[in-house]
Amino acid sequence: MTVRVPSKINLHLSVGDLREDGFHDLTTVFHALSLSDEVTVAVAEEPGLEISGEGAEDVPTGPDNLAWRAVEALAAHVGRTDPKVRVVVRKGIPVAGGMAGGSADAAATLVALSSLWKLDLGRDELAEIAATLGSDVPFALYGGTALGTGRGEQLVPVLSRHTFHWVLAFDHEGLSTPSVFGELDRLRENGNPPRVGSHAPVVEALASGDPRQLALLLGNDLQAAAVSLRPGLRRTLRAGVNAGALAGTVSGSGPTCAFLCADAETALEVAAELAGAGVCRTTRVAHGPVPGARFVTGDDVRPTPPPQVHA
Ligand SMILES: C[C@@](CO)(OP(=O)(O)O)[C@H](O)COP(=O)(O)OP(=O)(O)OC[C@H]1O[C@@H](n2ccc(N)nc2=O)[C@H](O)[C@@H]1O
Ligand SMILES: Nc1ncnc2c1ncn2[C@@H]1O[C@H](COP(=O)(O)OP(=O)(O)O)[C@@H](O)[C@H]1O
Repeated sequence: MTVRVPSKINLHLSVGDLREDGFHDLTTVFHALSLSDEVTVAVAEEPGLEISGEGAEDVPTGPDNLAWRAVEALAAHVGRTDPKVRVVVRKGIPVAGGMAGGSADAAATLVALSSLWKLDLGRDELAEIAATLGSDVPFALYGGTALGTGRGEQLVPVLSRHTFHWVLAFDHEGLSTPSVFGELDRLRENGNPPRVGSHAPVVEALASGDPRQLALLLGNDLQAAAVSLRPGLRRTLRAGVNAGALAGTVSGSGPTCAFLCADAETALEVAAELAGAGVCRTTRVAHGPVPGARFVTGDDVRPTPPPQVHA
């Protein structure tokens, strides 16, 4: 039972004020990318979790792992105790990179395990369990392009007419999501960092399918905070545009930078040039939107791809 699950970037991320529950209200346009993880679940006498691939050494393999938390949440939902399953995660999504890799693994585990256990749960019921695991987990179930509100867990699909081509620049080290939100609160207490406007123009650009129009509108309130904690990102963002991308943005809480390109060929060129510019650890090309967590058949299951280009 193997499920492939996409990463995400935020084409638009507007962050409201800090709420009493420690979260911020968001308005965000999520966009699912082909850069993905794969999760396999199987019945096993020895329950546990194995991780390989991109950044695997930085991922906890115990009860804190989001995929394992998904096992426990689904088991609790249907009243099972002591789930005897083994979860194998092959990572392609950078860890703590602002691309929701842990959330993706949790979503994939919910889909795979509900099938393994022959539970008749629809995506909407899984999404309710998903939201208890993290703000980004429901989106990984649905994929595509979607407007997220609340903590990011309330989703409405957004029409997107075009396949967009992206270059992703991975940094040497991840950034913790709570610390980036905390840095934004600090910047706002001490000044007035720019805020992205309404999401409406982004939704219109997606419907038109013109990457040049979309490029002008990418915006992320967390970018100033991510750059404040990781000043080198400013150079990375500049280098991507100098290499020929239409525009660049920090993905979610960073530090991965996402560059929108005019077409697939340009994306390959930008990825190679950026990798050689010494401003990131490595680069990948990806396209979006792609569907959310979905089963892959035996022949289609692939090992985590090797890096395409190295800095
Ligand atoms: C910033 C975003 C943008 O899509 O993505 P990433 O950069 O992490 O991928 C998300 O909002 C992250 O979602 P996720 O990573 O699931 O966060 P959660 O586990 O729910 O929350 C982790 C912590 O982030 C902060 N948090 C998260 C979401 C939110 N709306 N407001 C917050 O302040 C809180 O400090 C919370 O304790
Ligand atoms: N299956 C998992 N994959 C990646 N990270 C995980 C996983 N489970 C727990 N984590 C923890 O979640 C943190 C956030 O990881 P991730 O979801 O990759 O990034 P982000 O929140 O920036 O999108 C990591 O630092 C890691 O310790």
